[in-house]
Amino acid sequence: MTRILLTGSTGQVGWELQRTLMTLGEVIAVGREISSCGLLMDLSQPDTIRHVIREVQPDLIVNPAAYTAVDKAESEPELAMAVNGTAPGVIAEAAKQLGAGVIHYSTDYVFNGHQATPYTEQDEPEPQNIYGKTKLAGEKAIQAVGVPHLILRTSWLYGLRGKNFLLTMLKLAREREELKVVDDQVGAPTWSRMIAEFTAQILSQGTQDLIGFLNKNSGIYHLTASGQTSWYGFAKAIFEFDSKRSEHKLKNLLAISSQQYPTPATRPAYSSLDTQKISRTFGLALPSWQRNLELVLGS
Ligand SMILES: NC(=O)C1=CN([C@@H]2O[C@H](COP(=O)(O)OP(=O)(O)OC[C@H]3O[C@@H](n4cnc5c(N)ncnc54)[C@H](O)[C@@H]3O)[C@@H](O)[C@H]2O)C=CC1
Repeated sequence: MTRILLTGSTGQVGWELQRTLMTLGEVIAVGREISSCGLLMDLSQPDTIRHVIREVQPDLIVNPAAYTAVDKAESEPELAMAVNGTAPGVIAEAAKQLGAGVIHYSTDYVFNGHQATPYTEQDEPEPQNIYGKTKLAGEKAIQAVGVPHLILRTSWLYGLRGKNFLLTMLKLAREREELKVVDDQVGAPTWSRMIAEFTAQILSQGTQDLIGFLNKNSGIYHLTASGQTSWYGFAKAIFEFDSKRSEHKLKNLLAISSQQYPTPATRPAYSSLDTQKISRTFGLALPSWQRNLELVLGS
């Protein structure tokens, strides 16, 4: 049976992966807290990474864990780099020694946002903030090791668990009559469960020879819902689709510019990702972001 070591299982994607990966093998979930199997893996502590991988002897390591606080990363660059930039390389090294494969997640924030059409995997990254720089360093670290891997870049994740834009908007709509939301950053809101389901769907295509499959397909792939919108457009759709609309106090949703809502980290103005490569390679039909949202709010 395939042994799958999963990090970040308390996070948005990791939580969903715990369920979807179960169909592919035995999932051993580890994190910063001591797990039920007595293991602790803190990505800012390389020794704990090596120790856990040695103990578990996985066939596959799936790493959705990350330092994801985009604004806080500006004031904690060393910790963000340790978790997002250095740890993926340590994971990849340890996996290579064992003959295991790696699935890793990255972000649309590796791009500068100057384009007006979706970024492909060939486009040159140029991150505008510390978080994006550290995530790019993580991608490069994995690639440099040359372990069989998939790096899945996604964007604007949300779901009914964790800390995300959807839950913030739903909470604020019950508390406030007026909300101002940024309308000049464009991307693709993506449901965390969709990422986990497609990850499992891709891996299920390689169950006969997982390492051969990952070797053949190693590389970076863009994986998001299809279509694009602004944060304002996303907020508007959230309020329209919410089945509990009657509980909202909200009367006015106002579109503002990023200049009117300054944040410590600069965000790319445009970060839509072109998903043709992943759709073609693995035969995936990616749903629209609106379809994703309807499913989440209808559940
Ligand atoms: N949240 C978003 O909007 C986006 C996220 N991504 C990427 O997708 C992946 C999944 O993101 P989410 O599920 O939203 O993240 P999340 O913030 O919901 O969860 C992160 C997980 O990482 C774990 N973690 C953090 N620091 C750790 C450490 N030092 N040692 C061990 N575990 C640690 C946390 O405990 C948590 O389980 C990440 O690689 C992230 O960079 C990409 C684009 C957008």
